[in-house]
Amino acid sequence: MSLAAENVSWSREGTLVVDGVTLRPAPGDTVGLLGPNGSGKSSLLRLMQGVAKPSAGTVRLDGEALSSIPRRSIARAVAVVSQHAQTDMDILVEDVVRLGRIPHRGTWGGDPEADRAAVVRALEHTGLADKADRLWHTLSGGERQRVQIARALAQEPRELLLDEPTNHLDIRHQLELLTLVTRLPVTSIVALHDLNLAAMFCDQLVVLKDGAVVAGGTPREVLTPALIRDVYEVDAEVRYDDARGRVAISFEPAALAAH
Ligand SMILES: Nc1ncnc2c1ncn2[C@@H]1O[C@H](COP(=O)(O)OP(=O)(O)OP(=O)(O)O)[C@@H](O)[C@H]1O
Repeated sequence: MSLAAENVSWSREGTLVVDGVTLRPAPGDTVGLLGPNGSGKSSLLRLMQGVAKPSAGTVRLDGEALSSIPRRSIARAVAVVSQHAQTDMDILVEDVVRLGRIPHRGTWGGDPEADRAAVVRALEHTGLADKADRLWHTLSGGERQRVQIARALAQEPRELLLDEPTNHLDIRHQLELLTLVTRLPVTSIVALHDLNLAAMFCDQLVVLKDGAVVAGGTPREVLTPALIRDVYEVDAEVRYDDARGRVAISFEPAALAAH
């Protein structure tokens, strides 16, 4: 068992932004959450991390309703990398990553040695070891994004929720980040805009449109020209690359579908 959404809906300011979504990732899978701007990906991720309560339906962690689990217990299992982490504080990179250890501190403090080792591992995994003592706000957008990933890794979660984690990253770091995520012994749900990255790295895809699931399955099952046209309103060519064992999608600049 892991983190699962069962028929969840959420109305924000009178608008239904998540509409009866069920999402049950298999343990260890990387699930890509696709859909156009405003289709409800971030909203669904907020419900699944327990920072917002669904208007209907239930999010469960190991079978128990998230709403009845203490925040600290949720944070020991579920780490989040959101889109717009910002701070103006003078805080060192290493200290941002160390924030990931907070859920592991008990009433009598944590295990300083385990905390230190987890922070070092997370910095190394994300290629940030040489930036540990830089001030966070002096980093580039992409480096900051990697620090957020490092913070989530230091949390040593079982479930990882990532909202467009490749934003700001150059192509090498996009590939490195998603390779890292797929190799971690965790279940990941990752909102993505890049369909080729989704095809390359995700075991399963779930596609949202107007808050509702319109398709789900393997990238090969889901990423068809018809689906892409229906959901994104663009024409696409989809090839199956036998050598690589994955679909590859190309778009034409003037491929806006007529509607
Ligand atoms: N605080 C809010 N109050 C009311 N409506 C909101 C709020 N935040 C988002 N929404 C609306 O909820 C809908 C879903 O937004 P959400 O951010 O979940 O979509 P998304 O798929 O993550 O989009 P994007 O790809 O642009 O990040 C949108 O119509 C948006 O305008």
